[in-house]
Amino acid sequence: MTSLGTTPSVPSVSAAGLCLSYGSTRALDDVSLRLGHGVTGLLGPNGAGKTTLLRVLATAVPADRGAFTVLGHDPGTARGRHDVRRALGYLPQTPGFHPDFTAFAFVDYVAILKEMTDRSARHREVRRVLDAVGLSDVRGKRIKRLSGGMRQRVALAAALVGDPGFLVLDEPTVGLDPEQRMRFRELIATAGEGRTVLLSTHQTEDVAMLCNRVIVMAGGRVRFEGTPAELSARAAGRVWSSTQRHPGAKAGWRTGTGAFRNVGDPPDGASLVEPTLEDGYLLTLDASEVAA
Ligand SMILES: Nc1ncnc2c1ncn2[C@@H]1O[C@H](COP(=O)(O)OP(=O)(O)OP(=O)(O)O)[C@@H](O)[C@H]1O
Repeated sequence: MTSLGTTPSVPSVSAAGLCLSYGSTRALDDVSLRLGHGVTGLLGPNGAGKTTLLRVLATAVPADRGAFTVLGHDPGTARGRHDVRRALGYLPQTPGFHPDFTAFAFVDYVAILKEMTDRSARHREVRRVLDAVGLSDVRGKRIKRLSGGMRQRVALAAALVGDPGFLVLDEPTVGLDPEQRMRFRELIATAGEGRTVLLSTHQTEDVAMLCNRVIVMAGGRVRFEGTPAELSARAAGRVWSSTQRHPGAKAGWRTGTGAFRNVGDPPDGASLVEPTLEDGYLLTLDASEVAA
């Protein structure tokens, strides 16, 4: 049994010492992690290495060094790579839709790539996943006629086809309006029941609302791995309110009330306030990364 919230004792996905460089840029610098059932949020500033990590775990690019397993399969061998791909659903940052495809035809095409050869069973599965993301009514519509939120749901349906045990979602809520984002969060939460989901996002609200674990990356390295509550707790006693931005604060901004919220090492007598997950996240970063 896999426990939610604590380090998974029997991880579905386990990686050790992953490294990948693009020229002199170390996109992944000795990344190790363990993922269990439920939704793990992957947070980090631009260029942290999130997309690179997801692409490696999705076997889209090989790491220079290190190893990982997905649901017991080792992608270091041709057979293992094949098995990982069959066990995987991947929603990339920019899904490669053909805009003239209908939603049904696109998901069916992905199902064919996943080697579902029995046509009627495959079509049943395509209808199932389109229904699961609430797109049954528009399955015959061309993708170019769908809204951004609906397109993202088509991409999620394609990732869900074949009921994969490991779902990799690269910034799936980017560009969605608040209502669509909320709907998408519900879908991801449902998808996380009984499977392993790794979700890259810039939205700390995504993590606070739907993740049972969180990993923070920066500069190609893992800076934090734990529960959202543990990340928030890092900021306990390190967030305070003042009438001016405190010069020594790592981050500080004027809030809607006109007061400044400061995150860092508070001065004596500071007026401490309740920390959030975002405060804890900011404290895992260097000052230059916070400003980025
Ligand atoms: N194909 C590539 N060629 C050269 N450099 C790359 C390539 N892909 C990524 N990089 C570099 O590797 C580093 C990590 O990039 P990556 O896209 O993984 O970060 P990220 O955390 O996903 O960023 P973002 O949040 O902006 O998407 C960055 O410095 C980036 O410029």
